[in-house]
Amino acid sequence: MKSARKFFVGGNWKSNGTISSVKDLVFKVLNPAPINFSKVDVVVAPMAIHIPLVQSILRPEIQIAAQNASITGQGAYTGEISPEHFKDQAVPWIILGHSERRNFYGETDQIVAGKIKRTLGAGIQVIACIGENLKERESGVTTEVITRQLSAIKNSISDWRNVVIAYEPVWAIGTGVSANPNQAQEVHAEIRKWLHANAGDVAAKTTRVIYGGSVTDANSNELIGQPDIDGFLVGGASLKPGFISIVESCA
Ligand SMILES: O=C(COP(=O)(O)O)NO
Repeated sequence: MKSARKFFVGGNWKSNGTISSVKDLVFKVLNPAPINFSKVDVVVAPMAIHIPLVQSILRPEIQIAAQNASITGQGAYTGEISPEHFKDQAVPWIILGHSERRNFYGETDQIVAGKIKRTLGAGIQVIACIGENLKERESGVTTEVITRQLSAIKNSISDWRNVVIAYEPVWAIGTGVSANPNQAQEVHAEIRKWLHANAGDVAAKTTRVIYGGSVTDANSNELIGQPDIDGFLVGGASLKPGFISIVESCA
């Protein structure tokens, strides 16, 4: 039952922003926004380099996520930032398994599972991304892909209350072509069915399943009206004032 789940909206800023633009987004868009936080959890994901700055100026009701973390702990891993380091920096969420990391940086299901295990073990909550590409959608194997990706991470998760699943069809990310409400609802219902069969009744009722892929203030109202869509993981539109309208469509 959808009412058992609080809405959740994430803003994935990706590799975007400068000190000046980050300050503008926080001071002019996020901090003044009239958000009903009793209805919706809001999390923004700056670039790692900007997290301390955002922590120092962002209103406390909005939480912060990192966009990735290493599968290794601290040590001789040049350039890596471990979940333990984000924990030390008081970062409460990390986005893992994003398709851009899977496609551009070779993150396999197994690597994503290892990162989720380490991140949850460090006491940080996870936004776990899954989604099929255009070829898989057109071949009619979306369910098989989603099931494979969920099965790969299942053993990394002991407490599903610390996980939000983001269904992000790769063919909708950054294209301006969102999945339509029926397409999105169909996959969200499959994910909820998988949760019920594999993660238990509590997870099936409480784990949020959010949609990502060209969400804007023009389509968020129709999407959020679907019974198994619990919110959004917003990319490009999270860098603009319209992000607040997307959040308000959930509250
Ligand atoms: O990748 C996305 C979605 O990006 P867009 O909203 O720009 O399609 N979220 O993590």
